[in-house]
Amino acid sequence: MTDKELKARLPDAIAARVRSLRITDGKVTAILDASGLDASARQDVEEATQDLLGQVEGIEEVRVAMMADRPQRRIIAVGSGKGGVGKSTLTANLAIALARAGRKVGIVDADIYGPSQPTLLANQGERPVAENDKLVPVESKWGVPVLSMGHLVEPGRAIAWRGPMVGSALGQLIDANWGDTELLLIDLPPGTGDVQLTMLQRFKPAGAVIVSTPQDLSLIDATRAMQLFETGSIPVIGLVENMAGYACPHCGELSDPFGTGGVETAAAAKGVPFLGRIPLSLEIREASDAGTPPAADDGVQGEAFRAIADKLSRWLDGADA
Ligand SMILES: Nc1ncnc2c1ncn2[C@@H]1O[C@H](COP(=O)(O)OP(=O)(O)OP(=O)(O)O)[C@@H](O)[C@H]1O
Repeated sequence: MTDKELKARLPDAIAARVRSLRITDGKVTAILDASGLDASARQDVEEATQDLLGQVEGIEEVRVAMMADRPQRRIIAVGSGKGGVGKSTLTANLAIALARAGRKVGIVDADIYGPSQPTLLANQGERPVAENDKLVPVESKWGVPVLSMGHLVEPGRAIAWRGPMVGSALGQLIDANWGDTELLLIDLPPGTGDVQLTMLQRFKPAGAVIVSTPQDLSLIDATRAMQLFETGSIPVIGLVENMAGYACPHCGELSDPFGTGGVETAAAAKGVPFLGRIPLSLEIREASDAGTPPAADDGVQGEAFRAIADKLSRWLDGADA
């Protein structure tokens, strides 16, 4: 039997992926292109090839290697212990700052109960299309594609879903057609529930960034979020303090409505890096609500986000944050 005849035993969909196929003394070595396949589809193709070629008369052994064209996409989770601390704002601005620094970044808005990325990225009302059973992310004008439940469900509709449905929805957002995106930032829902667990178990993020405001109660929740990641052996890249220090827009006087420095102290106590502090600012809120995230230009409001994105970049490149 020749290599060509052997290849003809495979269905077209698999044969199209064959990069090389050799038979020597009854032993077959097949190298297949795995690009565009998620982990389970990859396994299916590998097993089908093993089975089909293994059934051919005279074949004693089949070895299959699945090759991907690009390094595996990395996932970074952005989490918080409680809602309203600015996790979505941070995710959007980090993604934009990283994209402006040349990285191919996408966002998955896993905040299934309160998706806010479509508003932040000014693409609400758009619908992702599906190609070959996979969702195609929605583009944003900031060069960051995004998939959010907010693009799939009518705005403002409360979603009363059970855990497994949430898990499968999240799976569709992450296993989407992300093309050449190298880095996915996942805007997690607050807390330590089903979505977070599914995320850790199925998608194994490379690391997690945790956002907290400086108040004690928020910090207790952030510590809980940190424990969740540690339990799942996901490295905590660091903590971010948001809404620290308020500059009065009229007189410029600085005040600390929620205190300041608490998150840095908590990070030191836990032995994790402190990534930076974002001031409480009316401009940040207004820009975010208007779909023009501060990190999209070189203005002062984006500075804190850019500095945190730099640290995240260094972590991604293998140095400590
Ligand atoms: N540094 C900041 N200064 C002023 N407003 C901010 C700041 N960070 C976030 N906000 C505002 O606070 C509100 C909550 O922020 P955001 O939606 O990012 O929080 P969240 O933690 O993702 O909340 P949830 O989990 O409930 O979706 C938004 O209106 C946002 O514009």
